[in-house]
Amino acid sequence: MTKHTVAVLGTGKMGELVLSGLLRSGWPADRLLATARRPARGAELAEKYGVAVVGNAEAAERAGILAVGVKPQDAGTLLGEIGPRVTADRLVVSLCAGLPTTFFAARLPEGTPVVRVMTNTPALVGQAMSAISAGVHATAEHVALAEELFRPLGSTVVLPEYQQDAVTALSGSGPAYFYLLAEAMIDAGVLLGLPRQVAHALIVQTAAGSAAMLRDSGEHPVKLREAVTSPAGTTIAAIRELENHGVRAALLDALEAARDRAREIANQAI
Ligand SMILES: NC(=O)C1=CN([C@@H]2O[C@H](COP(=O)(O)OP(=O)(O)OC[C@H]3O[C@@H](n4cnc5c(N)ncnc54)[C@H](OP(=O)(O)O)[C@@H]3O)[C@@H](O)[C@H]2O)C=CC1
Ligand SMILES: O=C(O)[C@@H]1CCC=N1
Repeated sequence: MTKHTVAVLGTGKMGELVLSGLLRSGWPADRLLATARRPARGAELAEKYGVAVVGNAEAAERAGILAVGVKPQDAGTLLGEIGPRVTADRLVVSLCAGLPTTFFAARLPEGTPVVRVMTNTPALVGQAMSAISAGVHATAEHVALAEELFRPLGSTVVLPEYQQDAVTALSGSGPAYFYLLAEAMIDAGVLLGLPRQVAHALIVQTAAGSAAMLRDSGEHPVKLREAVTSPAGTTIAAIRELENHGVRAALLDALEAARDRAREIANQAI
């Protein structure tokens, strides 16, 4: 395990997931720092996790690894605050959607390495998908450090940075699409007369079982779907409706829109 201190700058939903994931994996609390914009949030984090909550400038001076967990729209302000305190021997890890590592490099001392990571909320249950990219000035060693930080949160993959907007559309935002699907299927159960809690239990276990099969069987999703789809049966009747309503095309459009929004965020960032 690296001997660095990790500071999470902007400890909201994702920052807290990184903090709690590291603590769960045995990372010592005295090598973690957190920063918060609101004092009440800082007090909550200190109480819940026993980590020191400090100002951004102090965190930038004390920690070897700086994980930026603010919204992309707040990153410029944060970097303005920490830029003068950072030295090029730090590693900056961006969790931000859209922002390229050049955005960070332009606001940090020359030579500061930046790694870009797109993780997702299933980190809460140790099931995140974290995609890691070497950015400006980052070496293989920096990428390995980032992998060490994100492995306790779930799976990791190393990809080139130009793929990160697509990754954001697929796995960064992905949990929301599955939750939307689950929500709609539960409502369908209610429409068909099932009590809501029964519909909920049926859909949650069906989702979990299907995900486990997808991951563990190694089979292509088409093959798994065909095994459910009996000739002249119930499943094909439902699938005809899904195709009639353009669900497949809607997903292609939706993920393209998410990718485009990531690009727009980068263009609008100041
Ligand atoms: N939510 C998700 O599923 C995912 C999000 N991301 C990315 O992660 C990042 C964080 O997102 P998320 O956790 O959802 O957002 P949150 O709003 O929950 O967290 C951001 C936190 O940063 C704090 N903050 C803002 N400015 C500062 C500052 N100058 N100093 C200290 N703290 C500050 C905010 O404080 P305050 O409470 O006052 O607003 C807030 O607590 C984003 O860049 C997003 O693109 C990536 C993958 C998935
Ligand atoms: O919606 C967003 O912008 C963030 C990034 C990926 C998931 N949530």
